[in-house]
Order: sequence, then structure tokens, then C-alpha cells
Amino acid sequence: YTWPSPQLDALETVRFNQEGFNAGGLAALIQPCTAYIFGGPNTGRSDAADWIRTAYHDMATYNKSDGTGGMDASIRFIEEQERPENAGNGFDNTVIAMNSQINRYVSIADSLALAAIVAIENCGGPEIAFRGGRSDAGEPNAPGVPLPEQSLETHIAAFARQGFTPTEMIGLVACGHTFGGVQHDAFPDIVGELDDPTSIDDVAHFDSTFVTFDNAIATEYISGTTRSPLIVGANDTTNSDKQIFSSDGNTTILSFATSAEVYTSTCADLFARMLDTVPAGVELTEVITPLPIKPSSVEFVMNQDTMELSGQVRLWNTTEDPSLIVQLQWSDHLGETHTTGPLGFLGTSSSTGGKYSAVWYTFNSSSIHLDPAAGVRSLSFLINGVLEDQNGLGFAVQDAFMISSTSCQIENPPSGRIDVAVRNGVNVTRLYLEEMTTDNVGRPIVVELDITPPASPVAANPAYTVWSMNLTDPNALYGIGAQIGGVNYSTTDQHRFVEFEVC
Ligand code: HEM
Repeated sequence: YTWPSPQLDALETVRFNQEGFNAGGLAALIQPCTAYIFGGPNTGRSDAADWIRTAYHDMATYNKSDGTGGMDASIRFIEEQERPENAGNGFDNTVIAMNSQINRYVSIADSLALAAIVAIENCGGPEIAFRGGRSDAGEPNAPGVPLPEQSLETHIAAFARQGFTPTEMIGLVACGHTFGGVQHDAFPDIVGELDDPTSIDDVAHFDSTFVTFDNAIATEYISGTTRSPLIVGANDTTNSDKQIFSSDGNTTILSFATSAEVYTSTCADLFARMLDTVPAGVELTEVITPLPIKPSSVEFVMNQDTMELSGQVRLWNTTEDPSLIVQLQWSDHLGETHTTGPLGFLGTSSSTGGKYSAVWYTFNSSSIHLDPAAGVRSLSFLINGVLEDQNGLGFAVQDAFMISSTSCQIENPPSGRIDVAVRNGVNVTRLYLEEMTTDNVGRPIVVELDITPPASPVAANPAYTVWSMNLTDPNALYGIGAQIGGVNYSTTDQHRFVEFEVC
């Protein structure tokens, strides 16, 4: 995709900035893969397993014939979690852990899909194609998750309703059950008390490598060494994995046991399809791939007569190299191009279990001197002298409106003013503050507060005019939005009035 795209930029960040500098923090929660939110590593439970099961159970309500259900984060509703088909506490664990990842561009359902992907990829699994754009349900879906005691025919019908053939059913179950196991508390009729001090919840695992993605679930089944409670459980009625794996005469599961590659590539496809199963009407984005050069946190501030620009740039698939010279170029509204000196190195990040690494550089007002009248139209970068400008497009930035450092606070009682500098000559049809909040069912929303144009123009400098808004909530965080030529733009930077000087 082409930068900037606020939604794709945000989703790409969660997907690919997993560890190290600017990391979103998702991967750290399952580092190591034995990590468990309530009790630390090596408890017999794992967050990775919970995250994958949560995604399946959120999706499993899908009804292909009417387009209802699917990945829409309806699993977060207590009413769904209390159903027998959702026994266990892994769903709540997952939803809580994902809270920090959600924002106006990353829905709760997207965060659940990302959780499953990060768990699979970081714990030995293949890369999974990720699309974003799921929307969050406002209420629970109809029930629809298979239960172990149901018949094979019922399981086949349930997977058909979810959009999967009988062969794909075998695949999806074998792919999911490479992680985790069955807890005594949730399924006392399947797993008894284990009397094992290393297993806090008495979990009987599906295979011997229960925190790692691999085909042991299939090899152990074929070799007869499996101890899975859903294959060799004492009560044959609840041996659903046995019924499912043997439903085609063991053909599919044998192909997984024989070839780790077949298993891995089948799972990569099936997991992606599972996560992309969304209610009718929801349009997912393209598959998100990492941008080779990605500006980040790009922010303008109008500081009296000076326009300040700061930000970061990430170079993908690169390791730290002191000899690398990264420079920023910007073109202005007068058609001139300017070049900075070498940018400062910030750090490295990695993703996909360390498979990819990236390096980060910073630019800020100490090295960039902007003339407000000339402004900035777009950015590009020189990497060891080689121009990176998105194939000639440049990295477009919006300098028509920005926070002004004349914003200020009144201490007692707390109130304040947000000032926005608006470029003269630009037809800004609406200017507003954007307050990030959630609706009554926890969905991220943006509340827009219109700023009235000044009755008589207040000049920030010859090129910009100040629009102001008085506010009273010292904790509220505001971005700035503007409508220009029928298009809405938002700043990525957000501000509280208390960060400014006293009025
Ligand atoms: C007929 C279909 C299925 C049945 C009957 C079934 C049944 C179960 C049961 C009874 C548990 C134990 C849960 C607990 O004790 O907390 C479980 C765990 C799990 N299931 Fe399934 N499952 C099915 C399909 C799937 C699929 C398609 C996936 C994913 C693609 C999946 C992923 C998982 C995972 C990762 C766990 C481990 C959770 C943990 O250890 O915390 N399951 N399943």
C-alpha cells in the first residue's frame, strides 16, 4: 500500500513491530511461548493456546447461509462466554490481554485475529496472511461452536455452516490442537484431577509439544503414542478428535504426519481463512505486508514563527549498521527540495519470532528548519544516497493544520485551550478535535468536537491563522481532524491541554 493510510499504518504496526524499539507489546506477552497471564511460564496453560482457541470460538458462530456471526469479537460478551460451548477462562484472558492493542484503526476483532497470528508465528508456526478491517459486534451472536460430545455428523454440519469442507475440518482441528489441551475445571468429565504440581489447571495436552506449532498432533496419532484427551480419553463419546481425524480413513491426518511441509502450508491457509471469516457486509483490507520504508509518528507543531517537524522512519529487513547513512528530504509548496544531514539511529525492532528485523532513525526540529510559508508537501529518504520516495509519489504529509504551541492550560480549576494553526489559502471546510473513547459495548470510537472559525483572524505568523477551542477535561486526549476538499484528515499526534504552559 501507499503511505500514508492511517488504518493500514496502524494495523501494520501491530502486525510487524513486535519486539524491540516501538514494539506494540503483543509478542512480549507470549515470550516464552510457555507464558501464561495468570501464573507465569510452565503452568501447563499458555496464552498462545488461549489466543488461538479464542479466535476459533469467535469465528465458529459464522453462518454461511445468512452471513451472520464470524470474527467480530462477539466472544467478548459475557453471555457468549457463559455458554457451555465456551467453557474455560481463556476467552476473557485473551480479550483482556488485547486491550492495549485496540484503537480507532484496530478493532477488537482485528486484535483477536492478530493475537492468533502472533501466537502461531512466534511459537514455531508459518507466516499467516493478515487482513484488517473487521468490525466489532454490538451484541452476542447465535451459538455455534462444536462440543466434544456431539456426533461426527453434527461436527461436519457445523464446519459446513462455518464454510469448511469435511477435509478442511480435519485440517483446522489438527492445526488448532497442536497447541494447548483440555482443562479439568472446564471439562471434568473428560479430564480428571491430574495430581501434577506443574499443571495449575490440570490440563491434559493434545500433543507432547503443546506450546509449539508442529505436526506432533498428527505423528503421535498415527504412531499410536498420543495421549490426547480428545483421542484416547476414557469416554469414547467425547473423543471428538479421534472421530474427526479418522472420518476419511485417516488420509488427511496421515498426510500431515508424513509431511511437516504439507501440515504447515495447509494450516497457514486454513488459519488465514478462519480469521477472514467475517459477517456479511464487512470488507477486509488487502493482505498487509510490511512497508520497506515507513515513516512513523510524523508530527508538525507550529511554534510561533517556526514550523517544527519531527518523526521516525523504519527501514524493514535491515540490521543495525553504523555505516548506514539515512537522510530525510522534503519538498515544499514552492517546488524546492531540502535535505537533512544523517539522521540519528534510534534502535532496532523485530517480528515473526525474530525472523525479520528493522532499524529506526529519528528526525526532529533540531536538524530541520522549516519556513512556514514554504511548508512541507512530502517527504522522501536517502539511504546511503539512494532515493526512497515510494516510486516517485513521495510520502505525502499534511501541513494544512497542526497543533500550535500557544495552546495553554489554566491550573485552578483545571481548564485550557487547544490552538490549531491553519494554513492560509487552504479551504478547510471543517476543523475539529477528535477525542478517542469507547461506546457502551467497548468499541473504540472517535467523538468529534467542531472548532468554530475565529470571528476575526488571529495570525500565528504570516502563513497560518490560529483557531482555538476551550476545554475543561485535563485527562482527555485529542487528535486534530480537518475536512479539506471533501476529504477528512487526522493528525496521528494527540494532546492534552495540561502538557502546555500556563495561559
Ligand atoms: C469439533 C471441533 C472442536 C472441538 C470439539 C474442540 C474441543 C476443544 C476442547 C474441549 C478444548 C479444551 C478447552 C479447555 O479446557 O479450556 C479445546 C482446546 C483448544 N482448542 Fe479446540 N475444539 C475443536 C476445534 C478447534 C479448532 C478448529 C481450533 C483452532 C483452529 C481449536 C483450537 C483449540 C486450542 C488452541 C485449544 C487449547 C486451549 C488451551 O489450552 O487453553 N479447536 N478444544
